[in-house]
Amino acid sequence: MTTLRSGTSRKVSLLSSNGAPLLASVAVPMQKNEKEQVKGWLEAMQSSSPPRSLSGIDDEKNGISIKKLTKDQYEKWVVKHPSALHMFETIYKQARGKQIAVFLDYDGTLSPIVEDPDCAYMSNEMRTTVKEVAANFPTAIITGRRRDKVYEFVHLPELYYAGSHGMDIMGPAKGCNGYKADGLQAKDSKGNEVVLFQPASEYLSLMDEVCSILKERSKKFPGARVDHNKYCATLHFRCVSEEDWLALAQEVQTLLKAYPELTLTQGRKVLELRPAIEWHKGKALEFLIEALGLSDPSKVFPIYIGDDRTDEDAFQTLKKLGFSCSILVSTVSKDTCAAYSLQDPFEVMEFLQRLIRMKGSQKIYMCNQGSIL
Ligand SMILES: O=P(O)(O)OC[C@H]1O[C@H](O[C@H]2O[C@H](CO)[C@@H](O)[C@H](O)[C@H]2O)[C@H](O)[C@@H](O)[C@@H]1O
Repeated sequence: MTTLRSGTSRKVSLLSSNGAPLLASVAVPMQKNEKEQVKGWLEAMQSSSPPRSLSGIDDEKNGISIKKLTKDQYEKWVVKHPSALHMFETIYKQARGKQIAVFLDYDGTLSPIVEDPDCAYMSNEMRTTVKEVAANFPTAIITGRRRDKVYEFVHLPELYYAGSHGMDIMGPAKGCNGYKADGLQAKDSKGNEVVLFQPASEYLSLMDEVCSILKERSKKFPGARVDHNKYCATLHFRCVSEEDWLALAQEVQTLLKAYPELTLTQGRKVLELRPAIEWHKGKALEFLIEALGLSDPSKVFPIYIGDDRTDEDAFQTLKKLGFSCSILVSTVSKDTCAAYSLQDPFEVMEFLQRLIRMKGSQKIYMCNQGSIL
């Protein structure tokens, strides 16, 4: 049996003779700075799904400060990130003459946030809308969920899918020269050549291991749940009593120390462990833009819609590209790189339907002008 030492040379976890971490963790009292780190994670996680209140007075539970937001704050924020519905004409004008491509997050964007992640269904109306979007524009889903799980919900073979925060992409083979060498060739359900791009594939067995340890260690916390999102272990806090949050997050901290090849990210009431590689939703977006043959800024107008912290990487990518439209789905003010906002999946659906109608009216105009479409 070996002992793993952290950067501060403190014993944190036991390893077996073959170097694999054992399920039992050593109970060590949390040092002050370690506690502060965990509190920081929880505060960041909390700020992804902040509660609304009339007073806006911040709360403190178990030493974790909870930022409360008011309608007033939202109204000031929305001036800086105006509604994409109110700005629709402007957005459409920017896109005029360019190929629009649509990139969508899943949870909180196409489906409402619910307590049970297995019940985060999208409505049939939303599915029909997304299907029509895909009939008019190249369309992809970029999600933290595992790719097969999100496909179960969306069930539209005409889309491209990037699961595990972009670490598991099934995309078109055409035009992705920069990445092709790493990709596996495959065929989609329509027989088209596609590329499977999994930049963290060597982490697969490690992620299996980490997910089972996390599942085991979180068992003692009622309401805790772990999603094995293939290249990401997602620990849910939504149904866990706030009294237990600190201790549950400490389990993540212990695990993170034992697996320095992983990194931590926060989302809506989730902490996630994923391979510490330079890859995220923003990189997946770049990959898809190139793979779809859409990298000429004078010809293309990408639109990305998402609701969570992990979508900020994609918003930043679009900001760098310049020619684009980024939309955060939120009913509260949040720090964001997105230019526009929408309040909820209903507004997302309305925005997408307007895109389809606009494209339809353009087609009629072009036909009347005798242009070949
Ligand atoms: O990138 P996304 O498509 O937004 O996926 C991120 C996570 O989504 C799911 O969790 C979130 O939605 C749940 C259902 O509404 C909600 O209960 C949870 O609090 C949210 O964080 C999914 O379960 C996670 O595995 C994804 O990482």
